[in-house]
Amino acid sequence: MGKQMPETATTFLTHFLQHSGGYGVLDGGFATELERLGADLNDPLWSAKCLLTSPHLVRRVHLDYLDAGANIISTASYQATIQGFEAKGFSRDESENLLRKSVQIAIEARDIYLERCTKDSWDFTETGAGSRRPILIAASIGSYGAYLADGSEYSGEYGDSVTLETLKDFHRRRVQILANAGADLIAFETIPNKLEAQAYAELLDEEGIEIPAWFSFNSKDGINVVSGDSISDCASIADASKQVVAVGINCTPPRYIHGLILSIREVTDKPIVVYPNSGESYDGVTKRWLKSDGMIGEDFVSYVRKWKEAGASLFGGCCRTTPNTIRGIAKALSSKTF
Ligand SMILES: C[S+](C)CC[C@H](N)C(=O)O
Ligand SMILES: N[C@@H](CCS)C(=O)O
Ligand SMILES: [Zn+2]
Repeated sequence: MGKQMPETATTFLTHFLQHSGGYGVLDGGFATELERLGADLNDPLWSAKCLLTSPHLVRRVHLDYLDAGANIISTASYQATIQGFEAKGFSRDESENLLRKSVQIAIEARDIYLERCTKDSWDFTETGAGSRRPILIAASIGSYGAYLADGSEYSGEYGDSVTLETLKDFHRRRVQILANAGADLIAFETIPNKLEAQAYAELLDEEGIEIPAWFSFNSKDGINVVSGDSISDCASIADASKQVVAVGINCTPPRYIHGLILSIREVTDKPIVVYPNSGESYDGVTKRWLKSDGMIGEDFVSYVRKWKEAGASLFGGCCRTTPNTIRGIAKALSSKTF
């Protein structure tokens, strides 16, 4: 049995939401924004490659999202794994330091942003007294499928040889490092199946992780998570873990979000986080995005208020969404007519 979560951690997100008008604005697609700015992500490390080759670009993307109105930014560690760095010839120590570096860059960006706000006196809240809007850093953890670098976080089929223990062993050290690197919470993202959710829940407990986490699943039919496991079963695992302070959906076409919020709300009272992708689909072999039918891009901004009514309270974008998407979301949610 792990350590008890301190009270400050269990109420952490509730307090944050109270100070932010009842909702939080996440950032948008991180890797795909790096790509839009010129980074080449055709690599098994995908966006984590930029921690090596272009940390300045990583910092720029964080700043662009903060400028767009995000108050929760996630680190460039989605596909940063010790195993992935070691495969590139880095030592264990170097690999662990690269994980820490992803959090350091996000902290640096937050410091620069807040310093700028103080200078320009831009960003004081209405209640005033000089208090600035709180900004949280979420350490991103992509699934085992993300590490496989073949897009298999969109299938969740890991085969029979991958067990609960395999997944716990795979993620253990990375979770420990990111939890102690200065982030405010952990974002377990694009979780494709129930087994991996269970592995994360057990790891949080066994390792006595003291920062809170959210669990975010992905779906390609609006009913189940991508592996075919039921969203209710997956969300129930998140609900049962006291370290998990929010549960939701990311990297999923916008048209499925509303129904999935309703399904999640049936099994948990925890805050619901949603950050859909553009609606395009990913080809893991060519590492390219394919246009698909239905609502794409910034069109989904107009649905955000409906998603809030359905019970979600944290909103952002995933792959192929941009700072413009986040600007639109922030504007839609702050609008007085709401
Ligand atoms: C969320 S997917 C677009 C991330 C990239 C994938 N793991 C790959 O390496 O191809
Ligand atoms: N936080 C990651 C999620 C990819 S699905 C990113 O935006 O690149
Ligand atoms: Zn995504």
